[in-house]
Amino acid sequence: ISLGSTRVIVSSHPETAKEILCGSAFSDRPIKESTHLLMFDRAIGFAPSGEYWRHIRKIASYHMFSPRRISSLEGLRQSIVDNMIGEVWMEMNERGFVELRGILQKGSLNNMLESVFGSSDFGLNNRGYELGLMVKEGYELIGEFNWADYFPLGFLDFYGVKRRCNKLATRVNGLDQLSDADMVAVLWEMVFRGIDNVAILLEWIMARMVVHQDIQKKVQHEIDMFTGPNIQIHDSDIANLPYLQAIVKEVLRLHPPGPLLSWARLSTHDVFLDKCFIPAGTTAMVNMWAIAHDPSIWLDPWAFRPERFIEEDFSVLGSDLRLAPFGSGRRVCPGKAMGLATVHLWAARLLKQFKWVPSQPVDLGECLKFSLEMKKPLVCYAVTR
Ligand code: HEM
Repeated sequence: ISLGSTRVIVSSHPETAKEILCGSAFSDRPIKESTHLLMFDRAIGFAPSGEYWRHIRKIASYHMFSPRRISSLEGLRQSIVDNMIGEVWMEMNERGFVELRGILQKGSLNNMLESVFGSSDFGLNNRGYELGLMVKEGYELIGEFNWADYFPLGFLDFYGVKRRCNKLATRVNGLDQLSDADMVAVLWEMVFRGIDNVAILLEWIMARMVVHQDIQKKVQHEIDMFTGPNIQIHDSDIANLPYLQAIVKEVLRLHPPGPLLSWARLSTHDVFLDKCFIPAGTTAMVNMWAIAHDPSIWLDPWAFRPERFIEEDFSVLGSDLRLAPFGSGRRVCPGKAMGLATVHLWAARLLKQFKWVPSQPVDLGECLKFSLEMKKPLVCYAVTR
């Protein structure tokens, strides 16, 4: 497809997806004018492949995403889900129903702020609130830029968006007195990328549990059998909850938060892809949503059936392109283990604590902003078990 001055190819097949994500021909990021404005060119996700990208990715892997670091943050995840459970109680008492989105977003924001800055002070005071607002604005701007990058100027208020980006970048820089711009960009990126995906995925999981009461019952039985009535669930228990893991995989299949694998690749030289000639400089995207709904790959693809992952289990961490919601290859999501640890623990605790019941028909309509969200927030009852 030609979009403005940009040539784009979109793969909807695991074979070509693998070539794009893991092959040597598509090794770079398309540099967009927008990314520079948001100072994101210094962040891991936007930095072109090269020494700088390798360096910051290595540092982040060691300090932020190592198994040791992730498990050291379990206490934080537990205390945040304790708070979320308290808030669910309160909403049920005060309003008679629960709208989970706000609770999940706040929990996820505090989780990332405290994981990244290592201080509950940051997460709970006004600066945390201010950063939350900035993240929200950043998502909006990136959403607008996704279009502005591909359409002729003038189609949108391009310069208005630019101005807002510059202002936002100044506010982010001013928030903390860190002098190192690279560090600010990377820390900001962690917060920015970590919050939304986790909250959105959890809202989809809980929506599916409200819709499929039989599946909810089955997973609660699994959790009860393994942990007993008054015993707290820990990260280490998740390995023994295969049905819970299968539910998370099935939600990642039907509602991948990054359906186009978020950020594209750029072909660095001419290449043939499935007999199709792709000139150097072409932007290549993978449509993971289409692959995950393809009837030639998945039996009954529209059905929500976690059992499929019990019958044939495989990793969703990037080795099998039938389902790679975290991407694959060099640019695979470095936060995947941390994201999954959070989602598994919080889903298990919320399901153990409450029975989730529809208060009105659940609308499973999707809306693609920066991530693939539920079009209408989930509203339901939470009944103590
Ligand atoms: C359920 C949670 C998450 C999902 C579904 C998700 C999904 C993704 C996807 C699809 C990509 C693009 C991969 C590619 O281009 O091949 C990505 C990249 C990235 N993610 Fe995640 N992510 C999640 C959680 C997180 C968390 C918690 C963090 C950080 C705290 C994070 C940080 C990043 C970064 C830094 C990149 C860019 C990597 C690079 O370009 O080298 N993600 N993520």
